[in-house]
Amino acid sequence: MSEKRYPVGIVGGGAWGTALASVMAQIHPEVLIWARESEVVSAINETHENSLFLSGLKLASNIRATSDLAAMEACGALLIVTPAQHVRATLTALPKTDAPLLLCAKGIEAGTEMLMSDIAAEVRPENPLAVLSGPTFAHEVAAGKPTAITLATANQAMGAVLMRLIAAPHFRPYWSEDVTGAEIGGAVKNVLAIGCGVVDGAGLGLNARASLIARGFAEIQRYGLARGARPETLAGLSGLGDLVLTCSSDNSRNFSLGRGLGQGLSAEALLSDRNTVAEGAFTAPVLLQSAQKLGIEMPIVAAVCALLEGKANVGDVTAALLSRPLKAESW
Ligand SMILES: NC(=O)C1=CN([C@@H]2O[C@H](COP(=O)(O)OP(=O)(O)OC[C@H]3O[C@@H](n4cnc5c(N)ncnc54)[C@H](O)[C@@H]3O)[C@@H](O)[C@H]2O)C=CC1
Ligand SMILES: O=C(CO)COP(=O)(O)O
Repeated sequence: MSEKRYPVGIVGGGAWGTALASVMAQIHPEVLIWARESEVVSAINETHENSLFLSGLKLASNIRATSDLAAMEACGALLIVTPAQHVRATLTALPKTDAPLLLCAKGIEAGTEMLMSDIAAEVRPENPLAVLSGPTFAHEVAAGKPTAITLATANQAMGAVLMRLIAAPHFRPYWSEDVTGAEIGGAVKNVLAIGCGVVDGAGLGLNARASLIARGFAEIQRYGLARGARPETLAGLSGLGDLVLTCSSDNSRNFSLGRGLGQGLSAEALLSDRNTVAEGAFTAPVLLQSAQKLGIEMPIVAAVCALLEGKANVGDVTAALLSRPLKAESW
């Protein structure tokens, strides 16, 4: 891979793709975004903004957009930033390239239970792969606020090249060789953030939210270890770091979805009312299915699933969680 082949490509013109493009534009001469929506492409090219997904941000003039996926062939590196359930289709449709793929979606594929790196290894076996995940609200990254993130790739030399590629004055990557761990933290925390939003929306209090974060982290550890993740990765930026961020702020789409559920609204109504993605709603059922197959107990994830499916209300799931058999505090 050449560190100097431009443009840097961003596949996906949502909030996160746009924020990453603005970081890349600070350190590279050319950035090319592929966006699915023609209005996003013309807004980026003509008025240098993406008001559909990241309003209030003026984009640098070295960021261009295209609706032609084939144009990404020219890119020296590709950041894949479509929602998790669309990553397979996007990677399949990408032109042939030897560029490294940096996977930025947080989720588990419905049906297959595969992580994004599993999908990429299957669909694009010829490309070097890395995962980028951490506590990174798009609007803060775009505003140049200090941010640290995990860049996970099995090969340390590749990790060093990719860190140099993406590091910017306010955007600091840390290398990890634990790709699975980096992915699992980011995927599971979205489901737990829905749970914390429920606690907030239903007025259950800050004690309940802190307990949910701590016991939710135990669920991340149990599930992650069963899939081969390392505990220290799960306790790092992409796990505990992102869990704390998204479980404590209404800026999280997952948290705000949960808040609506906690106020008694249905998932169907809440999801039909937004054009942004709340990954936890898609990850929750496949995560529970995968955990059950592995024989892993994830009672908080199960409670979120029941609320999303409308099979229980907040009172039911709270009572069920509090009346579980008393046990030692452990993972
Ligand atoms: N927004 C954030 O702060 C962060 C988001 N992420 C992750 O990045 C991924 C993308 O999220 P956002 O950029 O926030 O999305 P967004 O919610 O801002 O926008 C939705 C995106 O989904 C795309 N989309 C919808 N249907 C599609 C399809 N059929 N095929 C391909 N793309 C389709 C839209 O074009 C748009 O780019 C998610 O996995 C998210 O968890 C990760 C870190 C931070
Ligand atoms: O992953 C994120 C921050 O790290 C964004 O969280 P939401 O998708 O819940 O907004």
